[in-house]
Amino acid sequence: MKIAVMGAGAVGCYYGAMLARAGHQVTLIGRPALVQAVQADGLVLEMQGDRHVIAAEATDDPAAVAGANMVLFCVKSSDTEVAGEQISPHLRADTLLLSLQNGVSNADRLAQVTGHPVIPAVVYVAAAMAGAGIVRHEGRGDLAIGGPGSETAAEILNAAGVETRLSPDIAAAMWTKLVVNCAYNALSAVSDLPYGALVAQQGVPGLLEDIVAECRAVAAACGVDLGDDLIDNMHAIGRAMPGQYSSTAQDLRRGRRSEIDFLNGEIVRSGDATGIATPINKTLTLLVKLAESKLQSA
Ligand SMILES: NC(=O)C1=CN([C@@H]2O[C@H](COP(=O)(O)OP(=O)(O)OC[C@H]3O[C@@H](n4cnc5c(N)ncnc54)[C@H](OP(=O)(O)O)[C@@H]3O)[C@@H](O)[C@H]2O)C=CC1
Ligand SMILES: CC(C)(CO)C(=O)C(=O)O
Repeated sequence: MKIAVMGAGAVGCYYGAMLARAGHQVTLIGRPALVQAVQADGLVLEMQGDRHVIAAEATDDPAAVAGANMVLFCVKSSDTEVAGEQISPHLRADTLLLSLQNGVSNADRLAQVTGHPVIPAVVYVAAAMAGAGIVRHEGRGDLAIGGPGSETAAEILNAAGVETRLSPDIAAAMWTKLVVNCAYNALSAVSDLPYGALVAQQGVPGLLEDIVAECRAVAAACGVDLGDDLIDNMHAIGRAMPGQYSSTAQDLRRGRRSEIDFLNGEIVRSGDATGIATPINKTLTLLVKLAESKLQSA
């Protein structure tokens, strides 16, 4: 099967590698440094202490999605519109288009710019680029997807060894992941601490619960019920990934703009729209933006 990855970074290269290993014809669409590295040396997947060199096509031309049966859309949230417009003219009517991104708005925004149905995916992986064309898998890798077309996509992904669940309520699943991101990402970024050290600080577990409570109220006002085990799930992530720095922390370390507008910032916007006060999420969003502005002016 022909599969294209739009936005070949950590997530795109990891899932692209898994699908290519399973025998699919994978084309990675990314930046020139990635393209040169993959064309020269193949795509390298570092996983559980092993190094796998995988054959994949690589290009910086978004038109390469043409003819793909499935497209994995893996750019950061702030790049959704631009990248979506670039691939839009080249999508086939029957192409399965999946958004493998954090936040709750990307799938809808991508559908809007492409006019193509989008399958939202909740991505449970820890992956990072260890160099141009080298992706390091740090943990998990399962997906939850939902909506029209998701059965076919799940079959393809599961057959390739990517554990993919069909979620009966994909909106709630995406919001649940958003709440976890709202709890940890900004705090890990502004403190530059991994989750284990973060939650060991006095007052932090209580603050995490206050963030979750604020997010839950906003979700409820948006018609999304986040269920009873949200707090337990949130604490479980911190326990399961003690050495993990949030992606927001990693963005700041690399001197890059983060996705904060689509994490705590999303809660703030939705809170404003539904009349729910979000003082903690507002503060966290601002703190990350202040840290970003300091890096950008350095
Ligand atoms: N990494 C992880 O473990 C996880 C990430 N996620 C989510 O997955 C999404 C992707 O994250 P991640 O893979 O880490 O991000 P990365 O920044 O590693 O990957 C995105 C890649 O897409 C490239 N890109 C952006 N626009 C274009 C374009 N128009 N044409 C070609 N290439 C483009 C970027 O280049 P450039 O940087 O130059 O713009 C970058 O190399 C995010 O929403 C993230 O929150 C979710 C769970 C875990
Ligand atoms: C590691 C994890 C799951 C939680 O914060 C994440 O999604 C991120 O860092 O963006």
